[in-house]
Amino acid sequence: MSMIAAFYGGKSILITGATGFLGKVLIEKLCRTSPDLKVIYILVRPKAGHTLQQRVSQIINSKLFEKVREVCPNVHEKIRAISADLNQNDFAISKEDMQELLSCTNIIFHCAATVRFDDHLRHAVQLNVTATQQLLFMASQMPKLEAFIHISTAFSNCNLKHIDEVIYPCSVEPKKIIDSMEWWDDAIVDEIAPKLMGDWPNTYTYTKALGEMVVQQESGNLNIAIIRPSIVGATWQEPFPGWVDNLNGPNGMIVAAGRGFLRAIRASPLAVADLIPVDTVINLTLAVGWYTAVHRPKSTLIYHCTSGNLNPCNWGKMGCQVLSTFEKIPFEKAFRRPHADFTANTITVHYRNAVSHRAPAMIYDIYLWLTGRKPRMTKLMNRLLRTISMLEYFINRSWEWSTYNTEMLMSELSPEDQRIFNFDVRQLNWLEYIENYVLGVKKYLLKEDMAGIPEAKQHLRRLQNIYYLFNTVFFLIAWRLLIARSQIARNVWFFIMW
Ligand SMILES: CCCCCCCCCCCCCCCCCCCCCCCCCCCC(=O)SCCNC(=O)CCNC(=O)[C@H](O)C(C)(C)COP(=O)(O)OP(=O)(O)OC[C@H]1O[C@@H](n2cnc3c(N)ncnc32)[C@H](O)[C@@H]1OP(=O)(O)O
Ligand SMILES: NC(=O)C1=CN([C@@H]2O[C@H](COP(=O)(O)OP(=O)(O)OC[C@H]3O[C@@H](n4cnc5c(N)ncnc54)[C@H](OP(=O)(O)O)[C@@H]3O)[C@@H](O)[C@H]2O)C=CC1
Repeated sequence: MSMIAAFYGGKSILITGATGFLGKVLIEKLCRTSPDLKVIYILVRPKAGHTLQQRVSQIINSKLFEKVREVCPNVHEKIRAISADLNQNDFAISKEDMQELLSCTNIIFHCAATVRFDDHLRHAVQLNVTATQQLLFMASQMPKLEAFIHISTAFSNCNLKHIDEVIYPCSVEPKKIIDSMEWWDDAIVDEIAPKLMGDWPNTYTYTKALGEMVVQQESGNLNIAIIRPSIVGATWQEPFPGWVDNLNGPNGMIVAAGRGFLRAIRASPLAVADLIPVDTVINLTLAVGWYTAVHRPKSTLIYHCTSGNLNPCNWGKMGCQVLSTFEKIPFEKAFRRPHADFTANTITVHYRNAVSHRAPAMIYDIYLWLTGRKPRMTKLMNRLLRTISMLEYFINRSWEWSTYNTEMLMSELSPEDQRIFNFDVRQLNWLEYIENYVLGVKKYLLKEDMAGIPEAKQHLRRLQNIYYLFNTVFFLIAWRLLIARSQIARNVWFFIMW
């Protein structure tokens, strides 16, 4: 019998960020392994014309929840959506809902955050710091609360090279920043942001670091743990391999490379690609929830959920495997045949951006314009290059994260729990994982049918022929112009003909 699964039975669990990438996998696993849990409260805001209930139904009826619908047919009744906006005071939760949450909640998983790298500092502070502070305040009023699990990121201290499972202080106290945000106008925030952020590369990582400090300072008597995942990727095993549903991190790059837009990226092939499958993160999260509630460690424990020190893979190996998977499983509607490489220095990057990215986009836009359609490729390419520039920081460096607490927890689990809540990343076969990842991007993110693979391969052959034709015509024109202007070229030409 799994101790962890049994622990969540009969519990009332509060989840923030439940509609996000990690949140959905967390609810899925909870409902599948502990179908007898009492209720999962999820804090959701209405969005894009969808009511709360529509958003929940969308999740429950999705492919990800296929197994849950079998194991727990009354899953609709287990999930109780509570209207909330984490940017508002008291999260804009109604009095009755708040009362229920305060009196019933046993466990909190705080996943909500803004993960945009370029978010305005004010907004990133609001969601990643102030909302965390407010949730902790709510937690302090919950008599039945057993554990508060905060999801942070392994990159909250990316200004350091070696990172231990401790909280590192930021130079300015989060409380001071929260207070200042109330009276600083946007112009002041913009001016002061680079100074506050120092050597943090973006507002996301900086505010996640502040969020951790808030957790430490406001923990009071609460039973808290922090989980720091690195770059979270598609599912490895559960509920099925390769599930992914957003364009964040590597996903967007895989799409861009597979469709032939991405031709070159500035990355160090030997730098560690610290990817971690989302199901591994969720297994660790549930194990930490159990351990924190049952063993009640004296201090707040931090768990690194990373792969680099136990089973490293580098960007070179990952890139090669991604490209070789495209041979077997091509994406539909490719712009060019997938082929990309890593560049190292700034001059090459500028050259490749001009020749391999911008020029083909412009040529294609001219073709669209000439055929009476709206040019769109240059805009898309500019967006891609902007995204790449934001990711570059993370693919040109390596970090070392110690994983003592994570390994300690693994040794505390029964063999049954080690199997059901497996977070031992040493068992991960990277080549197999990446192949499933690319397949998952095709199936679940791009929603492409496997039956379309022969047509996609034929399209790539056509693109190859267009490429050869284009190069031949280009070469002939260039050579003709050269012969017309240069005596040496003429001599070479006559020599060849002779
Ligand atoms: C040895 C030699 C070997 C040779 C081999 C060569 C191999 C070559 C490469 C092959 C393939 C590559 C495979 C692997 C390499 C990949 C590298 C990946 C690096 C990953 C690093 C991640 C670091 C993460 C560190 C921290 C982790 C975390 O804690 S949190 C999660 C990370 N967060 C994010 O990823 C969010 C990042 N995103 C943003 O900040 C913003 O979206 C943005 C700033 C990038 C863009 O903002 P903008 O306002 O312009 O756009 P937005 O409003 O967001 O979207 C507008 C529309 O654009 C679409 N969109 C968004 N992102 C992408 C994208 N990446 N690709 C395509 N389209 C995208 C979006 O859907 C919107 O569309 P519409 O709704 O239709 O308008
Ligand atoms: N993905 C990754 O690679 C990594 C993620 N993490 C951490 O994991 C956690 C989850 O990330 P991930 O699932 O990828 O993020 P997503 O962007 O997929 O999800 C974010 C969640 O937060 C919710 N949210 C945002 N703003 C509000 C608001 N004002 N009120 C209520 N809810 C809100 C979103 O709701 P809505 O659907 O309404 O927008 C969504 O459910 C974060 O804390 C992140 O820092 C850490 C390391 C890596």
